[in-house]
Amino acid sequence: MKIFSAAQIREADAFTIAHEPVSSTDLMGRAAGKCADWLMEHYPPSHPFYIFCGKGNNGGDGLVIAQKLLDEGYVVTVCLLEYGSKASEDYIYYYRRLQQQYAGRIREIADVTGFPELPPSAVIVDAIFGTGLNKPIEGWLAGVIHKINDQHPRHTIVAIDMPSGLKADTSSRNTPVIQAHHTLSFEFYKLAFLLPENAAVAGQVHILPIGLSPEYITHTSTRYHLTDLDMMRTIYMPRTPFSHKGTYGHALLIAGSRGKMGAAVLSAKACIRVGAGLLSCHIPDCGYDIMQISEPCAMCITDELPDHSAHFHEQADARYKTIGIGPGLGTATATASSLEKLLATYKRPMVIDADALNILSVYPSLLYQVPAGSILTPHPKEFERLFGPSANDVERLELLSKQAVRLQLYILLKGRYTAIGCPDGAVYFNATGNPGMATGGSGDVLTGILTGLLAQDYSPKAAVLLGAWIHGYAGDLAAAHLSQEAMSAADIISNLGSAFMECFY
Ligand SMILES: NC(=O)C1=CN([C@@H]2O[C@H](COP(=O)(O)OP(=O)(O)OC[C@H]3O[C@@H](n4cnc5c(N)ncnc54)[C@H](OP(=O)(O)O)[C@@H]3O)[C@@H](O)[C@H]2O)[C@@H](O)CC1
Ligand SMILES: [K+]
Repeated sequence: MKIFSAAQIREADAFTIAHEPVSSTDLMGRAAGKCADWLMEHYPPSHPFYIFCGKGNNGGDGLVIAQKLLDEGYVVTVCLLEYGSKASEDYIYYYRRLQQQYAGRIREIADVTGFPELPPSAVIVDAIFGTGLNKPIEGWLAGVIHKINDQHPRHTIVAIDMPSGLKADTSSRNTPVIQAHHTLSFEFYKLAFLLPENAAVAGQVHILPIGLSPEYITHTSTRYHLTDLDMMRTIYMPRTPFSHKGTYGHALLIAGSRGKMGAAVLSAKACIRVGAGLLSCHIPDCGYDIMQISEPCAMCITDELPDHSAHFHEQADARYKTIGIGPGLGTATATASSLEKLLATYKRPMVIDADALNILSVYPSLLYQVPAGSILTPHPKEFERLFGPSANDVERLELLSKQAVRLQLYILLKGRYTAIGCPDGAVYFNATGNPGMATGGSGDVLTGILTGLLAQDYSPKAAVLLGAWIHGYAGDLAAAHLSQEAMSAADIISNLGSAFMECFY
């Protein structure tokens, strides 16, 4: 799914009005009508509604919702915020209609003292500002935002299109924003919903289709995308009859050190579970029995050193379709030096994670030696070590995209919505996964998955998009069976099979 900017959403709106054709008043009626239907589906008439409206089209949506709920017998109080701006035309249209029938349900608020006392089980609808927010919210309007947020624990807050105060495409850090339980957003995710810094504001996001022009959507390009199952089905490559293990590639995994062999084992298991034809693991001598017993499907090459690896560059040749390096590897100087030599000779796209990334952040010039098309998988701290700090999440995404272009790499920044920067500047957010995956070993599993997919001749872009998706999907299945608390990284691996079955069979 494409993620459009606020300006593009306005264009989509105008394009739809001109080409469907539909009047803007009717489009608002259609969009807000969907919100009213959602609200009635989720809250019976025993819930009194308080609908707060600004004076633009977001407020107009609020007026349509009020009319529909009142027509259905709901108890509704409409609170119009009188902050002096000129009302939009569609707002005026729906205001007149509401005024004619339900004048007694309308209140004007021009000061925070006008904020109503809310009865138990009230539902607050936030229709103050949407994508038209054009300056910081100040004065008594900020006071109203804070008052609504004060109700958060007692009353449900549902934001229309966007939580008021949230900017669609830029950072809203340290500004007043509604903290909604639910956000009913039209047609698309907004970039703001996917940023960790906004975790507290949008609540559960529900995308309501409102029939914006498919032609506009298809032909308009964007930097940001959210992955979905349809996209994955175009990427997935079923195995073919008459194939053999050679068809699916020989991967080399370089991982593990004394006390961290678990990371290597998790990566190896995941690599095999996504279908790599053959896997060899370069591990320190202390890990030999551990790996052989834990994963009989993997072959082992032991380093000359007992506790960490420093001679893997001697192994890494063209026999291997790809290499995954980093989980539990350690950052010893001899390991770093072996990585440097490996990067000087191995030229196929590879997967670089964990301690291998930490080595790159100590020797940043090595970043330029990483083969084009390789996949880096930093978590936010590793990302910062590699590329420096950012003032906010939007700046960090811009940095992600810029570095992916500069280095011609795929950079997968881990998070609730893992963001994948691509060499062409595009950024894909992964839609699967859950907080149960915030546990040691999850990243090692991802490295194994990505390595296994590259081994099978998925292009780096296909591997990184599908790998992030299937990793999160398996994590979601694990959480559904076991709870987010009880699941471990090993459970992600156990659910990879079901994930493939559900998504592609
Ligand atoms: N996508 C679609 O296709 C559809 C979209 N629709 C809806 O339209 C919404 C966008 O509507 P919009 O463009 O009228 O902007 P909106 O968010 O109502 O804000 C404008 C108002 O806010 C004011 N204002 C702004 N910032 C302020 C501040 N900090 N402090 C104080 N005032 C501030 C501004 O005042 P002004 O700057 O004019 O003085 C003006 O009064 C969109 O989110 C969705 O809900 C649907 O109806 C139909 C289909
Ligand atoms: K809103």
